[in-house]
Amino acid sequence: MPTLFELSGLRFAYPGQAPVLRDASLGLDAGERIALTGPNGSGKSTLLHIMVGLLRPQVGTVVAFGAPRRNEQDFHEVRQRAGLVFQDPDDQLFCPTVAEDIAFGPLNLGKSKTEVLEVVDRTLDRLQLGHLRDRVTHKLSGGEKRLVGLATVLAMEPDVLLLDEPTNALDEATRARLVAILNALPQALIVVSHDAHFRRKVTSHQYRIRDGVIGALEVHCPHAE
Ligand SMILES: Nc1ncnc2c1ncn2[C@@H]1O[C@H](COP(=O)(O)OP(=O)(O)OP(=O)(O)O)[C@@H](O)[C@H]1O
Repeated sequence: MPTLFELSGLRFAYPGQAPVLRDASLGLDAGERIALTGPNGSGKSTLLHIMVGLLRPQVGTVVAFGAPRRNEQDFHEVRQRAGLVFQDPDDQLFCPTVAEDIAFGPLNLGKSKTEVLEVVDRTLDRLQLGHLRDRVTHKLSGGEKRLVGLATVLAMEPDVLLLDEPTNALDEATRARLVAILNALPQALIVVSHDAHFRRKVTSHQYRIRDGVIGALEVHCPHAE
């Protein structure tokens, strides 16, 4: 099974601060679905940002899709194949309407206008969001924005999905819908989530970051964190 990501010995500190990641390693194989949890501020979002090159580790290596990734050009390619759904949807959505936000990525990939319109409608249908198509993005509710954020990433048809707290602001029914949507997708994924129930529903391996190091999460009971 090909390895999609191999993160080895990552050390990362924000300027003037103690390291968030000290010696973090994690692998993701094709088709694999893994969850990452850990205390607030333990570096989960930081790790996802390093994977797509929004942050660079001071020590350690990121190998993605078979090649070491170091500079902006390397990560530009990674971002076309690994889609990050941000923890805060306002970091993801910047166009006037939902349809334009979803169209932005595929247009950037060079697809024709006709192809893009098809992708927009197909993606909205898949997420049962057709009713939001022409809505003004910044006026959506928190939960609606989160699903539209996922739609903008799915429209790029990435090989890997990186989801940062995807259940935040979702009601119970929408969370269940998200579980069904994710379980019907073919992509490998890494989900950062504090929601143990959700993690169990959508992933098969669970890891935890603590003190800058990633280890297997031992789940002793259904409500274990
Ligand atoms: N741009 C930044 N500059 C300085 N410090 C930052 C920056 N971004 C994050 N941090 C700090 O780095 C630490 C790790 O943040 P990160 O967002 O990766 O944690 P997290 O595990 O995702 O947390 P949460 O569970 O609360 O979402 C935190 O202490 C945070 O305050």
